[in-house]
Amino acid sequence: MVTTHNLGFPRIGARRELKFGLESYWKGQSSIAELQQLGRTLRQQNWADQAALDLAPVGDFSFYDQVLDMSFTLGHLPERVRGFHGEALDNYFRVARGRSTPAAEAHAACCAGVAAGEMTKWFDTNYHYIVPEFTATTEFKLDASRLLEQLAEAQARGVKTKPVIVGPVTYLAIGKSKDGSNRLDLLPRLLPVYAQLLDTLAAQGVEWVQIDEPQLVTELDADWQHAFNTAYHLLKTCKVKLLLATYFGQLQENAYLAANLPVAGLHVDAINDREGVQPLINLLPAHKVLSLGVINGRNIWKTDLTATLDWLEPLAQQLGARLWIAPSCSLLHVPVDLASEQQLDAEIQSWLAFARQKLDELQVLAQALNHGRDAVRAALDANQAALKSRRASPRVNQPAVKLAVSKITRDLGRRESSYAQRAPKQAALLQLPPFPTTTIGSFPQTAEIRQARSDFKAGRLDASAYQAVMQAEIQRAVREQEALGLDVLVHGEAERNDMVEYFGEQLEGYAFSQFGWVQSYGSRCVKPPILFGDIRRPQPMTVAWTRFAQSLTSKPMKGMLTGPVTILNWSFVRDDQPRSESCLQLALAIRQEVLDLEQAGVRVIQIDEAALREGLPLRRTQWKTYLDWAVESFRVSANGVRDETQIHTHMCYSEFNDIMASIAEMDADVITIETSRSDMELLDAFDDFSYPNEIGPGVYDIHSPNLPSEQHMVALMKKAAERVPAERLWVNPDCGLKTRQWPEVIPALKHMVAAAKTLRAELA
Ligand SMILES: CN1c2c(nc(N)[nH]c2=O)NC[C@@H]1CNc1ccc(C(=O)N[C@@H](CCC(=O)N[C@@H](CCC(=O)N[C@@H](CCC(=O)O)C(=O)O)C(=O)O)C(=O)O)cc1
Ligand SMILES: N[C@@H](CCS)C(=O)O
Ligand SMILES: [Zn+2]
Repeated sequence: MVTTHNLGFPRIGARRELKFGLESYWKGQSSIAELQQLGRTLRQQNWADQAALDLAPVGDFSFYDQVLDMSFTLGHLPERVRGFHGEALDNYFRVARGRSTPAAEAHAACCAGVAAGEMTKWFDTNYHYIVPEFTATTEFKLDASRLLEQLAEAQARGVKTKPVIVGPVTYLAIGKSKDGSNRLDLLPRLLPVYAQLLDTLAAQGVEWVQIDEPQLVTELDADWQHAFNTAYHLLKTCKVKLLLATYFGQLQENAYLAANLPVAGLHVDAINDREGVQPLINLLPAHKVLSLGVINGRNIWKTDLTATLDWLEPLAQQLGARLWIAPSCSLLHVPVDLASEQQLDAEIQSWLAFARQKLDELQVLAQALNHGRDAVRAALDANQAALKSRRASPRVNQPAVKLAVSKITRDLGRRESSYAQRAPKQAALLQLPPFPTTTIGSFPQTAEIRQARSDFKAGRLDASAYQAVMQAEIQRAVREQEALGLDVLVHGEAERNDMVEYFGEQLEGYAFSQFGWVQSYGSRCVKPPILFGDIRRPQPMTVAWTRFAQSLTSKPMKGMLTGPVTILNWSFVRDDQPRSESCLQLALAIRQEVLDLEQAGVRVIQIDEAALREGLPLRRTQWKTYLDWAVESFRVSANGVRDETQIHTHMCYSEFNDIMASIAEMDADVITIETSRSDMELLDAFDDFSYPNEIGPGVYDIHSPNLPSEQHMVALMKKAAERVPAERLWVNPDCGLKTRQWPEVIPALKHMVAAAKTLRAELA
């Protein structure tokens, strides 16, 4: 008999209950007891949803982030939050958010505010975790209370559980050394705490523990390979069975290592690495369980159950009871329930599966494997009918779009002239001062803006009233920027629910959900639009708003678009054609928008590629192929403009060094980037490569509630000027300001504009 299990379930709730509960608690509008109760309710709901599984996860629920949970379990708190006198959960939020909750304010005198932990992307997903901070003196001390509490809840409910933890090697690998020490030196100190944790779980009656080691799908040098051996040889004496879980990619050269670690079972991602499964079985010792992730945990299409069974049945014969099946990874990365959707086109809805539906699919597979396909004939037939309808749908395939992509030549992505030739033309037209100031696009998305959009969507506000509210917001943003004395203005993106979903809503070939929320970080969620068919832009998407904004000012107004690679990477995309093909289709649509903006007199156009770096394959050997089509897509979207039109791009992350050449090939006139937290170190990469165009190194860390001082920003820019000629530098924040409040933004930008003036006086 095959065993079914799940690696993790979304914890935000089908109606984002956790988001609202957290934000209410953070605002002091509800108590810690109410928040804890909400946590229990959500966990109970999640276990109810997973009742049919042989093993359901426990410990996957988190009030903010599972990596931060692991840090607390390991007693590994940043120095700056130790000795906090209030509730442990408040201290947890201090690390996550860098500020106190009202409840923790009682301790303001003894436990003042702290810097937030750094956030970064969880492998190649759009989920952000809080980065563990290591130094040579880092110590660990077990605190299993959270896990034991959740375990007891599950056991009381009669759930057949499998606690989930981040494995020790991945935990070290995804953290950062703060003092240049080698994180691997901490392994001997870390492993005894893991051993103690596993034995504590065993004492509570746990048989299996899922220990997540996605680091195994990346290229590992000898030291990290050795760390895997050391870790699991030490943990093998623990009294639980370990299911070592890998996901998001292929084991490749790590297959031998993974197969032979002394654990009871191995989970692999059979969506990303189906070809690797049979060779892995040949390597796997005969006593080990092999869990195959056969349902895609990263996308929302129905699984082809018949094809999956065609592939699985011989493996089931071969492995017998050693075969487990599951989604490929935690379902954290997909929305909760397709059944919530009331407005999705019925045909498209019939092609989809969210978390709850994916578990139903898993059940059908298990039934078919355990009792024969006839036991689930109706479900299999319905599944085949849905897939057939998707394949044959004329809405998916638009020959004219495919033809347009096939006609793309390299020249389409080339500017008329080199940067050196076009820069003086742009300067003459724009008449900007040295160290020009600008912002990245969005201004605060206030509760009023969100409410107006919600009312509009619900029919409580008509289109002209909605337009009036948005125009008033744009007017406010323009007035504020003029008062601040910024040089290149933005309209503020009030009308956008999200920088990707907004475009998805307007492009043909996209569908969008009402409740398809996925956690991005903490309480913040995104609703990735669903790219189901060939992409066409029926009409301009941003021109009217930009034209309106430009009409309010004589300063240059930046057109604001999201680039094709970012739209692709932050959407649920079709799996019936290569990503590169979908990306080029998006590139053609954005190109039309760029040309329409130019035609409307917009002289500066920013095309955000915030997710270009995140989309890099986890293995370096696959980088070139990705970068080739990603950069080409950007170039196609951006570079059809005249010399006089200035193209900006923005990337809000700081690890560029490895891909600098590709960034330069995009040939944007100006790139704005995150650098303030890294103290301008990032610019070393630009310096080494002699990045030829203009750069706006972000000087205002928008993720922090702290007010940046003028002196700090001047100092950062002076560091920048040591690496990049002053005449090619811009002054701007790190990223958009949508998550901040106006009272924070105004003083910060005042300081930024003052910093630019000082720089002009001293350096220009
Ligand atoms: C730059 N970032 C982005 C990423 N991915 C994206 N797809 N988009 C991004 O901008 N990845 C990396 C980072 C992640 N950063 C963020 C930052 C902020 C958010 C965020 O604030 N998300 C919002 C949801 C935004 C949204 O789509 N809002 C909608 C719906 C609003 C709503 O809930 N309305 C209510 C009623 C009104 C109310 O009571 O508030 C309703 O309809 O019931 C909109 O504006 O229309 C969030 O709230 O989490 C995400 C990622
Ligand atoms: N233009 C967007 C970019 C975010 S990465 C914004 O300002 O929010
Ligand atoms: Zn950004």
